[in-house]
Amino acid sequence: MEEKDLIMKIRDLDISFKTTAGVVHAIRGINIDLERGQTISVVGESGSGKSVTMRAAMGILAKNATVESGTIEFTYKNDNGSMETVDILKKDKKWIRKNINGKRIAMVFQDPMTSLDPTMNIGKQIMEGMRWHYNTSKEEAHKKAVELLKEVGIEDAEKRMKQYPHQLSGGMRQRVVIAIALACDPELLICDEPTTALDVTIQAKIIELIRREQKKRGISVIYITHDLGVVAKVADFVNVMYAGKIVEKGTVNEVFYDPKHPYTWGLLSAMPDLNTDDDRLYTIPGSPPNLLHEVPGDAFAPRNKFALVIDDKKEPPMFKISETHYAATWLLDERAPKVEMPIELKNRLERMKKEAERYGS
Ligand SMILES: Nc1ncnc2c1ncn2[C@@H]1O[C@H](COP(=O)(O)OP(=O)(O)OP(=O)(O)O)[C@@H](O)[C@H]1O
Repeated sequence: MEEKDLIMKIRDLDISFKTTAGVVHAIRGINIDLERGQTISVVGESGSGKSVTMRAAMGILAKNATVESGTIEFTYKNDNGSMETVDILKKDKKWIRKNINGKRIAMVFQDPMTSLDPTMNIGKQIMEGMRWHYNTSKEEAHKKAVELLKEVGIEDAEKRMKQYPHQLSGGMRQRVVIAIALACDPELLICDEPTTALDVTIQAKIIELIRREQKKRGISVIYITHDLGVVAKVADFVNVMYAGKIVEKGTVNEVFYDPKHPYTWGLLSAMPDLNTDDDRLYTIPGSPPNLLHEVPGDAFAPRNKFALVIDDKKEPPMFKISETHYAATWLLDERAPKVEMPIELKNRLERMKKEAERYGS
């Protein structure tokens, strides 16, 4: 089989947090592949472990975190121009700060106001990374910052350089965050709910901007989101997370139009249908398990109306559906009863698929 050109390879990642209430087992064995130039997405409800996984990938885990096991291999072009692979989890904070954060992996967070420094003008914030990582001269960094502002769609760039975050609209602030993220020519961009805090009309523009920059620069992108509408527009590959595990993964087509895990059915049903004004078909009942306690069997079973007896006893393995599509549900075992996704969801997905084909997206 042809070797994939992986920029990031996460294997058996297992992370827990020490808290006053006990040990929270937040990430329970995760594998993720990211090919160079590809866009993948990590989706799941709040608390499923999306942010912790990405923080681990950036080497910025909280102090009370313990990596119980796993590797996060990152392959990048080093300062001598040759390709090098490191395990991010084995590198110390100082090395990560110098070589990874903002230089080779950059992040765009949900709320631009928290990622921007309110006391520093826009220009300085864009120039900072170039000055620190590459020793770029002031003049050169200034020139590049102005170009970047233009590139991300900000007019009057020279004037904006001297302004402060509060003088900009939410959409413009997120454009500035993207300019900062791109300033050091990263190879990987991690976007954590990059549009959630923004107006719907602005959301589409920001997504389009990220997509355009990705194509132009050939960078890889990881989107963390609970908005499946965004995922459908941007991602090549989707990882669905639940209670610290990946429970389904596949290409966007596979996970969106042929989902196999009842949790994915729930997420897709809970999505508001913007095109038909339909409300949510269904909301997943109950709440995720408390990860302070070990979860026996399938963590989703208590919320799953299709759960089988075995779900309470034994954790399902990842069943293979195609070369790229996998799901961890006992429903895929050959001995399981035949259970199809709810008919309303099936109809909705067929309608969405037709629309997507019609619009050529
Ligand atoms: N520093 C920490 N100390 C203790 N528990 C933590 C810490 N950081 C995260 N957790 C726990 O880890 C689990 C996963 O959290 P995470 O933030 O990754 O979820 P998420 O899927 O990104 O959710 P959201 O969509 O709300 O950001 C949660 O149970 C959370 O409470």
